Amino acid sequence: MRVKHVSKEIHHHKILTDIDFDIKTGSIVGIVGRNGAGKTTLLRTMVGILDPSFGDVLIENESIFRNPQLKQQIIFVPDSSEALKSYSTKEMIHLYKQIYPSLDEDYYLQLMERFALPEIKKIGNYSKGMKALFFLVVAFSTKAKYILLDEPTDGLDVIVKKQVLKILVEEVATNDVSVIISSHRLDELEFIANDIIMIKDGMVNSRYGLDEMKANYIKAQVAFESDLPVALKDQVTILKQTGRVYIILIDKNHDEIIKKIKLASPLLFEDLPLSLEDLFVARLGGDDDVS
Ligand SMILES: Nc1ncnc2c1ncn2[C@@H]1O[C@H](COP(=O)(O)OP(=O)(O)OP(=O)(O)O)[C@@H](O)[C@H]1O
Repeated sequence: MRVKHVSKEIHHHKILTDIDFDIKTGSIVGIVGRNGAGKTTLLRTMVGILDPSFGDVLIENESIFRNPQLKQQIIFVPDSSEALKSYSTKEMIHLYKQIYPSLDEDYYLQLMERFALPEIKKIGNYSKGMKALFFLVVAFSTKAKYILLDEPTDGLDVIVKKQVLKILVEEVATNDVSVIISSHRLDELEFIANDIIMIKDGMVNSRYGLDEMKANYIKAQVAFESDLPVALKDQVTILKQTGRVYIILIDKNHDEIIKKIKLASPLLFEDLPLSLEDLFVARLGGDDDVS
């Protein structure tokens, strides 16, 4: 799938600007960004619910807007599906079968049994966790190639969360689907995603393979007799300061900066494990505003 130079304006307000990336089959891609960055709008555009003001979304080089049958290859699971709560599970499957003719009912029943989900007359009577699992079951049963999920684990207990993450990883490994997840749960994404796309103010701020990210950034704890040398302050990102101890992120000129630190005779200088959250704060933090 290719998101090709997509911009979206709503009521003359620019929400997305020139978003451009591709999604490889068989991968899990995390879309992250601060509240209001444009993640949901991007997912809704990628699935064809919203038309882009400029740009296109392509599957195998064909526009999903000019060839609407391509939308059968994409399914979007929003963070709450309140509109469908008065349907029974059977009605839902019937409805989805109209939209996704490849929906595999045997696979659906298999997944329902696996997650101990009973058929029910009103989906609204499922608990929040059951609803989340049910919509994932439906999504995977459609056999769509691209599964777009908005905050799939929001509000779920730890056990259900683990079930959700497990099914995502298994589906990608066995059925060659791609899963695109918008989430604030950076710890979970770090655990399952291959790639992370960071969105800031409606634009792609950065994109990383998680392995590449870990190789390109160094997180360290340093302390000096007095303050952090001025020459270093401008060249590193300070993640945290407690008294004289700084937790810093070094993203470029690693060797040169490490040399400078050592020359300044630090009281303490040690590597720390880097998390996606550190990178999020370094790349997307800064001001306190939410758009
Ligand atoms: N229909 C709409 N009309 C006007 N503005 C909108 C509309 N939909 C979204 N926006 C605005 O677009 C911006 C991005 O919203 P969006 O919901 O895509 O962000 P998000 O990154 O998903 O946020 P969150 O993490 O809080 O869910 C926000 O400023 C929002 O107010």
